Amino acid sequence: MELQLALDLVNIPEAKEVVKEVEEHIDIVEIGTPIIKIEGLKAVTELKEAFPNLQVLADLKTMDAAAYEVQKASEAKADIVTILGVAEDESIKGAVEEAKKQGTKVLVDLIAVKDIETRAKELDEFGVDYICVHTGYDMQAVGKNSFEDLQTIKGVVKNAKTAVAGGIKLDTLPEVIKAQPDLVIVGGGIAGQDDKKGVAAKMQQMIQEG
Ligand SMILES: O=C([C@H](O)CO)[C@H](O)[C@H](O)COP(=O)(O)O
Repeated sequence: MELQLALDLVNIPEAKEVVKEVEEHIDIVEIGTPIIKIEGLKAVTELKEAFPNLQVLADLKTMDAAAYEVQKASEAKADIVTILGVAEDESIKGAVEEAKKQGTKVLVDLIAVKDIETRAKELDEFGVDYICVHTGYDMQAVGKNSFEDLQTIKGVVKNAKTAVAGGIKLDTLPEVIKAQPDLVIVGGGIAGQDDKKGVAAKMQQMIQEG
């Protein structure tokens, strides 16, 4: 099980400061969708150059022109690129094919997918690398989480790694770990805390103890 830190509500210098603090306790750093929209793919390049030992995920949440966006994010030094599960099958297949060419990986975000079980099965057959259940900020605000959806995809996904994101904090991490995803994605649960290093270290320890 790996730990990914999601950085959303910061600029590039602030992102570097946060990662510097927690670097040794995380496996992947996510350059969140808002950062990429505001700062561009140079945020991915700068973070990879500053932290070459970490994998960097570009959270593009691609919906169309998938092969092109995967190509550009890979050229910007992303190790993993995200695409939306609600995108057309052709877009998902294009992303997978391009990622293979580039030597990068594709994570499919199931945000807003209604039939999680059916879509996860299909995506798994398309050869994506990760399938992620995700409760975004706007649904977290009305009290939703993805813990049940994680159990659902764990039951049907045979090849891809499974991932979970959306409002995970220290107190909810044990419930997530119980479902044994391959990747746990935490944003505000680390980046929004006063003692970021302490929380990341504790989360890493809990994940390693599995
Ligand atoms: O993908 C995300 C969200 O849609 C905003 O871009 C977040 O990175 C993801 O939800 C993880 O962050 P937290 O919910 O704060 O843990």
